[in-house]
Formats: sequence, C-alpha cells, structure tokens
Amino acid sequence: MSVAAILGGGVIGGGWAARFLLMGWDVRVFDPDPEAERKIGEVLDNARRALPSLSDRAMPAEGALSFHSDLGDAVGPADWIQESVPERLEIKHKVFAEVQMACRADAVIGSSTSGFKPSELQQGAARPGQIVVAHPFNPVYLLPLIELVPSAANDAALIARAKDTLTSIGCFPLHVRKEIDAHIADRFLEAVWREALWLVKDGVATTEEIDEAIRMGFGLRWAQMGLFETYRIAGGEAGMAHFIAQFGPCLQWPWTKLMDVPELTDELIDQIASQSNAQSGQHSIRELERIRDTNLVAMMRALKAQDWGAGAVLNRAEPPAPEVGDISQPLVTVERAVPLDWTDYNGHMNEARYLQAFGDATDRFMEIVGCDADYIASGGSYFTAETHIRHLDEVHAGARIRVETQVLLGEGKKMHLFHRMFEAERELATGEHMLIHVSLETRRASVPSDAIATRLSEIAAAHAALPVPDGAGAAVGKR
Ligand SMILES: NC(=O)C1=CN([C@@H]2O[C@H](COP(=O)(O)OP(=O)(O)OC[C@H]3O[C@@H](n4cnc5c(N)ncnc54)[C@H](O)[C@@H]3O)[C@@H](O)[C@H]2O)C=CC1
Ligand SMILES: C[N+](C)(C)CC(=O)CC(=O)[O-]
Repeated sequence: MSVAAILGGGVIGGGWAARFLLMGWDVRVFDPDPEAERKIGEVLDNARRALPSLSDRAMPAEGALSFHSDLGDAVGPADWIQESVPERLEIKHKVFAEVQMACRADAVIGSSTSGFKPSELQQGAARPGQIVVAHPFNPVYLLPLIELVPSAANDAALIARAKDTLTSIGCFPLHVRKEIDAHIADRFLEAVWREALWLVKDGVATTEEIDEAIRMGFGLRWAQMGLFETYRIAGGEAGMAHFIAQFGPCLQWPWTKLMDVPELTDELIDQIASQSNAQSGQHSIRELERIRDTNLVAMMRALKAQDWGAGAVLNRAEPPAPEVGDISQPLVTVERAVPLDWTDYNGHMNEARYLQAFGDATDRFMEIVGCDADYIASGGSYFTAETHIRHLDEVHAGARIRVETQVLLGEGKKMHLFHRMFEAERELATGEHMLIHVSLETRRASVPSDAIATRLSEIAAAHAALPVPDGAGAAVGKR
C-alpha cells in the first residue's frame, strides 16, 4: 500500500488528500488547525461525489485516512510528502527542516507553491535534491495538471519517479524545464487577474460581466485547445503567420496594463467583494464547489469521449476492464460509478443511460469473444437488432453499479445477450439484446471469424446450464 503525507489541509491540501485517498493510497494528514479534519471531510465528500464520475471503470478501494498531531509521525512511513502550507517562504523552510528530520530519504517531497522556485524552497535543506515543486490546480481531485518544477539539485531519477507517481494517480505532470517565479500557468492567471482588477477599478466591467466574458467565449476554447492552437485557427487558412501579421501591431497599442497593478485599496477590495456577493452570494462555497465540479465533470467527460486534451489523460488513467472469471457463470462486463451527468430532473439515473451501460456491457462482451478494435478494423462487427430494457429499481449518482452478462444464444450470425444490472445485490434493471454479426463493407449480415464463433459458442454452451433469467423473452407489459 502506498502512503502519502499531506502537510497543510486547507483548500489545496484537502484536494491532494482526496485525490490520493480515492486512488487507493493511505493518507496521513498534519495540520495544526483544529478545524482541519472537518474541512478535509467536506472536501472529501465533494471529491467522492465528483471524481468517480470521470471514470468508466470502478475506482480502487479507498485508502485509510488518518490525522496526526505530530508532523514527524505523519511523514515517517510516507512515499510521497505533499507540502501545502501557506505561501510564505519562511513557513515552508521550517516545515521542510522538520520533514527531513523524520521522513525516508527516498520519499519525494512535493511543494504546492504557486510561485516560489524550487531552488528557493531548497535553501538550507538537509537534502535539497529531495524537494521539488508539484504545483496543482484547484480542485486538485479533478484537474489533472501538476507543474513539476525541479532545480539543478534534483536528479533525473527523482523527476522520473515523481512523474510516474503523479501519472498513476491520474495527473498530468508537466515538466517545467526552467525554474521561474510562478512557473508557467500562474504567469497567465496573474496577467489575466491584473487586467480584471483594472477593469473593475476603472468601472469598465463588474465582476459578473468579466466572468461572462470568459465563460461564454474564450474560456471554453482554452479548455480544449489552449492559446497557440486556438490562435492558429484564428489566422484562417494562412494560420499562425497571418494571425501574427494581423494582430502583431496591437501589441504596441494600449490593449493591456500588465505591469501596472492597481493598488488594492480598501475601497477597491470592498467594491470587488460586494460585486462578487451580488453575483454569487446566494450559494455557499461548498455549493459553488459542487456546481463547479458538476460542470467540470461534464466538460471533461465530453473531452474524454473525443480522447482529447484533459480527456485523453483520463483515458490513459482508466483502470483495466473487469477480468473474465469463471465462464460457467454470468460474466461481469461493467463495474463503475454512476456519473453525475447521467442523472436527470427526477434525481436518478436517466433511462437513456441504462441503455448506455448495457451498450458498454455488450461492447465488453464483444471484446471478450474477440470482436475487439483490431477485429472491427478488419471489417467485421456486431449490430444490435432488438433491445428490451426493464427498469426494476432507481439508482443515483455515485452508486457503484455492476452488469452481469448471460449468453442466451451464440450461434452463426446471432448473439442473444441478457444483461442484469446491480448495485451490490439490489437488481436495478435487465437488458435483453439480439445482435447480428455484419460485414462493415457490405453492411449486411455475415458469419463471424472462426475464432469468435468458437469462443462465443464455448461461453454459450457453459451458460446453457444456467436457469433462464427472470424477464427473458418478455414483451412490454407482460409480467
Ligand atoms: N488556493 C489555490 O487556489 C492554490 C494554492 N496553491 C498553493 O497551495 C499552498 C496552500 O494554499 P491553500 O491550500 O490555498 O491555503 P489554505 O490557507 O487554504 O491552507 C493552508 C493550510 O496550512 C495549514 N498550516 C499552516 N501552517 C502549517 C504548518 N506549519 N504545518 C502544517 N500545516 C500548516 C493551515 O492551518 C491551513 O489549513 C500555497 O503554497 C498555495 O500557493 C496552489 C494551487 C492553487
Ligand atoms: C491564485 N493561485 C495563484 C493560488 C492559483 C494557483 O496557483 C493555481 C490555480 O488553481 O488556479
């Protein structure tokens, strides 16, 4: 079992704790704040609600969470130590000194710092090469980016190990090759933030209008392509060169204020705070977190379906499909959580998603008999000719569901499947499907390959000894 120590359990430490725990690590927290356990518990509740929604497979069993009043006790057995204490260099130095007196010499010490360079963090450390910047983005349990910033003191083996660990918990480690204040991403965020403060101060826009300008337009573009790819397209057929030729001169015009920062007077702070209250004050912070998480899950799932950007990272981190067990029993073809975006106005899983889950079960069964991506690329596949779904009980977002598949007939061109969906032992639905093997060239029925025919008839023969499942062959309305 891998062990993470989380030092500082605020907004960011809580997010790290949740990501490690939900990815199966044991997590040991040190934070002197007496409220830390409550706060982490609340962040964890939100993470449990959202993170499993990003996966189309069951996540690993949660690790064990413990709180420690002694820092040395928290870090002692840890493989990964993540520092997320306030952004003050003297506090971070003090924490690293205490950590290195108690931790393993081979543990990685990651810092969440938003802006300090690793060489600054390493000053005065007993083993500077053990400390590296691992800068996350809020919410840490959903967003994959971690800026991994080493200094000359870190050796290549530590960086490689850090990348492996971060990848294994579903993150996207971006190796920042040259250390710099505020790394890469916070340079942008800071620039945009400065402009936004000026727009409020100069009375050009309210906090709400600025947010609309982002989320109705370029924010959506940035989420899936970033800056350069987006602007390349904006140059039309002539691409980036034309874009720069057209908009290059604007860089000399007064389009930004950048280095000129508005003074954060009490008046400006009050103005921003009251506009922000008017914009969002009807929601608590935890409610806003849930709204944000639901939106992020839906957007990231859309990118996942395209295997693009942050969605491709999710696909790479997906656990393997359930193993094929004893073929004399129904085969487990789906095991997953009900994602947040599968529920509807009735507060439960929408009927269309039952078909999606049964479709996924059929896809997995096709793979099991050898009708996998390579076979399909060679020109053969199955099409569904008929489906009958019975909805037996409702199920809610976050529930872990399982589909068991029984073959009723597997002969020639026909494959007759009966899926049963469960939450633990509670039966939720059944799906009966008749599929026909087709040639993807002629789009007509055809016989499957010998290998598929053999494997299918083997499973069909084994399942013939099972009782005919309740509801098989039923028509609508017939009990
Ligand atoms: N809030 C954000 O959006 C982001 C923050 N970060 C970075 O993460 C770090 C933490 O920031 P937040 O979580 O936002 O701050 P926070 O104020 O929410 O949490 C800091 C936590 O550290 C605890 N703490 C204070 N002294 C400590 C010590 N000596 N040992 C252990 N715990 C101690 C506090 O009790 C508090 O719970 C900072 O370096 C920040 O720059 C990184 C990415 C985003
Ligand atoms: C505002 N901030 C500098 C603390 C932001 C970050 O460091 C990253 C983020 O999550 O936006």
